[in-house]
Amino acid sequence: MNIALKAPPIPDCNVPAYSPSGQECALFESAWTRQLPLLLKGPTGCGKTRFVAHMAAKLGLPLSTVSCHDDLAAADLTGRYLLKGGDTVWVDGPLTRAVREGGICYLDEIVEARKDVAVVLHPLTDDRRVLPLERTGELLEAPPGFMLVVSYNPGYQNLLKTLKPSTRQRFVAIEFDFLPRDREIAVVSEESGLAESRVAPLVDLAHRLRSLKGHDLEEGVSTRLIVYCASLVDSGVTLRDAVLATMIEPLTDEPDVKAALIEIADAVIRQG
Ligand SMILES: Nc1ncnc2c1ncn2[C@@H]1O[C@H](COP(=O)(O)OP(=O)(O)OP(=O)(O)O)[C@@H](O)[C@H]1O
Repeated sequence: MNIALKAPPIPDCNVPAYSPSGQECALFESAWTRQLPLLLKGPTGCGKTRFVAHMAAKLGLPLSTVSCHDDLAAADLTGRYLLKGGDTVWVDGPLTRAVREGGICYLDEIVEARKDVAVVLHPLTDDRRVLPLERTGELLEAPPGFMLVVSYNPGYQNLLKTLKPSTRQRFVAIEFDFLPRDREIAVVSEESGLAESRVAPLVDLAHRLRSLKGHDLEEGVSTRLIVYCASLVDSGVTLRDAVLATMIEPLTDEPDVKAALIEIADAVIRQG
């Protein structure tokens, strides 16, 4: 069923800034209009969370974000009975709240969650669009505005932590990656306040370090870390100290790898 959904006009100043890398904004809006759930894949710190926040604000929808972890169970999303002043009261979890409100529920790093989470997501992510609450006996029908968005980082996957095809194939999926050089420079400059000419060597260094992913490093430098670095430099921290604290220390604890990264950083800083 296609119910015509229309986003209310939202003043731009209330929308978190997001620089698109392709057609993802149009795709998100179409998926929301057609009541389809969305899966975002991509490395840490490349803009997935910002994208969802941007789209939720643009569409004028409430957003509940949950960072999944290996202890997160279905009841953490749906809700549970709690003792309150001698009474036992049902308290909705973030997923139930989003279904009742007709908003967006964003489950970050969904592969980390416990297996029983998939059981509650399945009837919500096919054409039934229902959330059964066993404990209260309710069967909530998701209103047209409700949308489920999940994300994961394929780089962290291992055999024990993957999405089953029966779960993956319920979602429209978008692959994310870091922005091209000039766009990433513009975003980091915008986010940190540091001039683009001073951000450029930081982005070039990030590119060098990203090329080591899979060899010496599990993950490359995220856009988030470049923003941290540029923000520290903008606050007066020296370039080398800022690079060390944001683009090298968070990446590795291995002394040999660290020494190699510092050598690369020093070379890029000298050129910049
Ligand atoms: N396309 C973009 N437009 C605007 N800002 C961006 C963009 N990409 C990254 N950023 C910046 O990078 C930061 C980190 O991005 P974000 O938190 O969205 O990453 P993520 O992909 O959700 O990471 P994780 O998987 O670790 O949750 C943002 O707070 C923002 O400053």
